[in-house]
Amino acid sequence: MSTAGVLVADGDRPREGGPERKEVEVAVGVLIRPDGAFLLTSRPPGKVYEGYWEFPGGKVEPGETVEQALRRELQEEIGITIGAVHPWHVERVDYPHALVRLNFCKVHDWTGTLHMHEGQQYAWQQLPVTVQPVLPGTVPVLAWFAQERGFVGDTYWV
Ligand SMILES: Nc1nc2c([nH]c(=O)n2[C@H]2C[C@H](O)[C@@H](COP(=O)(O)OP(=O)(O)OP(=O)(O)O)O2)c(=O)[nH]1
Repeated sequence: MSTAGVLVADGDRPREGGPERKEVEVAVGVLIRPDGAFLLTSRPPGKVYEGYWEFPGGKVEPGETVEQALRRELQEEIGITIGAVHPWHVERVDYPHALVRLNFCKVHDWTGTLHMHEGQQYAWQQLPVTVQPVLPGTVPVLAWFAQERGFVGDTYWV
């Protein structure tokens, strides 16, 4: 469901933080291999929506740009040093736990070997993806890929 530019996730559950809650800025990295596969990771144990699949990233700290936050998060979470960052789409999501502003950035170049430092799982995927469930705020990315790639399947996952 999408309302006035905000995707409402789990709308039947109460919202935390009241009507004045602040938007949380998030930097998200869409790593893409030369063969077009993209990297999904599972949310680590102990976090909200544990086990749901998403793109790696995290909250922007005070004083950081989205790009700086993305470099830091990808180093911390999955152990790689990223090259050029290409802003792609911005999406706002109203979750029960927070209102977030997701800055999805494409990344084609990185160095280092993937190491999941927070107990996540990872999977290189193409459409349709074979991992589930996908985080509500992440599902639109699959639609953007589908549009970009001319994917015509019935569903984005199997
Ligand atoms: N990383 C990431 N976060 C996403 C995606 N889609 C989506 O809705 N989100 C939401 C989930 C969370 O509410 C928020 C990211 O916050 P987080 O809690 O994972 O960030 P963090 O790693 O900085 O967490 P912490 O240090 O506070 O534990 O963005 C996505 O594809 N990737």
